[in-house]
Amino acid sequence: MATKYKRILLKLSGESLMGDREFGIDHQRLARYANEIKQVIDEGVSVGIVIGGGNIFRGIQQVDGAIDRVQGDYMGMLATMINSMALQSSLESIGVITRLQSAIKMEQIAEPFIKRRAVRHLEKNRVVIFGAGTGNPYFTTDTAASLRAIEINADVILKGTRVDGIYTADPEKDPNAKKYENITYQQCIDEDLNIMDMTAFTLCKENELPIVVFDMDSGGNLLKVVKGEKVGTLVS
Ligand SMILES: Nc1ncnc2c1ncn2[C@@H]1O[C@H](COP(=O)(O)OP(=O)(O)OP(=O)(O)O)[C@@H](O)[C@H]1O
Ligand SMILES: O=c1ccn([C@@H]2O[C@H](COP(=O)(O)O)[C@@H](O)[C@H]2O)c(=O)[nH]1
Repeated sequence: MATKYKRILLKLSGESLMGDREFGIDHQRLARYANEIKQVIDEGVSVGIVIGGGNIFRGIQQVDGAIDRVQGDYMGMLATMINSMALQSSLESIGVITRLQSAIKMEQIAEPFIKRRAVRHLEKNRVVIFGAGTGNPYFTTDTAASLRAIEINADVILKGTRVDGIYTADPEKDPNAKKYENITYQQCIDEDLNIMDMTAFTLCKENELPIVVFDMDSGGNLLKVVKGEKVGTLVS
């Protein structure tokens, strides 16, 4: 069966990478994600990836003022590099060819982000992992994912997370929240649905880039989404 999407930008949650741990990376979870990604590579899909840093550091979490916001945000961007390197190793250990590009120069460990180079890698069926977010403070990796998806001309952003779609309210806080099957960008913005940040929704809306939010922890889900099966919530 042909896949619905030929080129995807997969956004993975840093926080989900913790598994049942309180901090850092759960290696079984990491290996599981790598295997899920390999399944879609084997279908000939071109894959770019952005991974968050919430399992290690978020700039905004510094409430006592000990670390200023901009410094904290750079620390968060570095956290995404740690996750990106871990994912790169995990993918390579199962034979997936990857390249890591960073929005902040760190030549010993990653290529600098160069859009044309990224596209060339994708054309050669290499997975490209985009680290260090947008390279700018006051943003998030959701916005970085939207930006990179537009730049590489992806057909869709697939936000793999630990909830199975977008709800009327955060389902981890409100047991009465109801799931949307389909929703518009504007509705997400108007209803302030915090599954992604508003900058990311706005960027996707302006560029007509669809988003699918789905549960990455349910085995086989990524492949199902790529094949066009009804999984998660579609934002368009
Ligand atoms: N309306 C909503 N529908 C669904 N989930 C929501 C909603 N509002 C808030 N959330 C929360 O958004 C979270 C998104 O989690 P996720 O860990 O993917 O985000 P993230 O901040 O991008 O992660 P990280 O920074 O760790 O990479 C879900 O776990 C869920 O609890
Ligand atoms: O473009 C960006 C992306 C990220 N940051 C900082 O990194 C952390 C971790 O990213 P998450 O999206 O929250 O996982 C984020 O909280 C920011 O502090 C950034 O500054 N710019």
